[in-house]
Amino acid sequence: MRSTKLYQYQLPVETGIILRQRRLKQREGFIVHLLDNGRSGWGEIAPLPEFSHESLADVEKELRHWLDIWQSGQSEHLDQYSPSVAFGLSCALAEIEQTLGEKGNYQTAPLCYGDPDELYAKLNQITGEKIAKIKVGLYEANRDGLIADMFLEAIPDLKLRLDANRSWTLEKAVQFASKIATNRKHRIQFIEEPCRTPELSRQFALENQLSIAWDESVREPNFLVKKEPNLTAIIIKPTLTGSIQKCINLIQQAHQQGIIAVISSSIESSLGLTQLARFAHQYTPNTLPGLDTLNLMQYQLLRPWQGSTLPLATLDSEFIWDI
Ligand SMILES: O=C(O)CCC(=O)C1=CC=C[C@@H](O)[C@@H]1C(=O)O
Ligand SMILES: [Mg+2]
Repeated sequence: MRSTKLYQYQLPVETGIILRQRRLKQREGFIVHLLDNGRSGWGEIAPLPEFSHESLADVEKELRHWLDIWQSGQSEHLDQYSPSVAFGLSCALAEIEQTLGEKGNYQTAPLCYGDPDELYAKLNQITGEKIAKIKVGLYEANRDGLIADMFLEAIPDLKLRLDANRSWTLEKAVQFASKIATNRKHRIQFIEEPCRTPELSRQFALENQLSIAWDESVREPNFLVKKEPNLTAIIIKPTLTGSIQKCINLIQQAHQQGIIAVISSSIESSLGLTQLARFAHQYTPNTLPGLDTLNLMQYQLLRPWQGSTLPLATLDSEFIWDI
């Protein structure tokens, strides 16, 4: 016997500089609960405005369609659906099938907003590899370079991930690079999409001996994971990519070529984020995931993130209702 429940949620969020164009005030999405012969699975489906192509209305339609089919005992290939739908449903199914391990990787690369003291405090809580992520490309490229180099100089075992979201011209990117001491460049694990086009990013990386990672590129049609000089990682945001299986394929293609795969947040609630931490633990066990986004919210949803003190909103809270 199969049964399903569909909920909608809305949580206050302060996305700050994480989303460049739009400061989201509310994070909205759906929660599905699947029951199959006493086994239960939950999934979060939350398209990210400005990043996802599907709207909440599209998602609701797709979900209702899939839930009907599943309840009648049939199944359909998930990647025919929008990425957020495919990811959330595949999580719920993986919980039912018990293929998503319980253990999660809750040590994630802390996001730094430019305040060194805050980063020092966060890094002090880390026991393993010290890796932090800084957004760049929002202010002067020179300033970004000085700040990154200052962190690297001050914390000798620190590695940095930087994210420019394709915002630099080649000239700006070179200005940034000129501020990084040559003997510290290798401690920049990667810069995500430094320049306006992948072609310029490649040229920049090569000419300035810096490593890069693809993030936006991974979600472009016809993207292929391919080893190239100076490319150290691909960033996988499952809510923007698709089913767990689709993400596993990308991870395997990356690992086969010696490329790091970083599982990263699309600002899901703690429900989706804890599933991402479990997914990361299982499939990218040697890599710190990019999941430091829970604190953009004032509440957790249904499931607690290990170590978080944020209050937990449950099914009877004002933030979640059934539809
Ligand atoms: O990757 C991480 O460490 C955290 C997530 C993160 O940085 C992002 C999440 C969602 C939207 C983005 O602007 C941003 C990114 O560009 O990677
Ligand atoms: Mg990015």
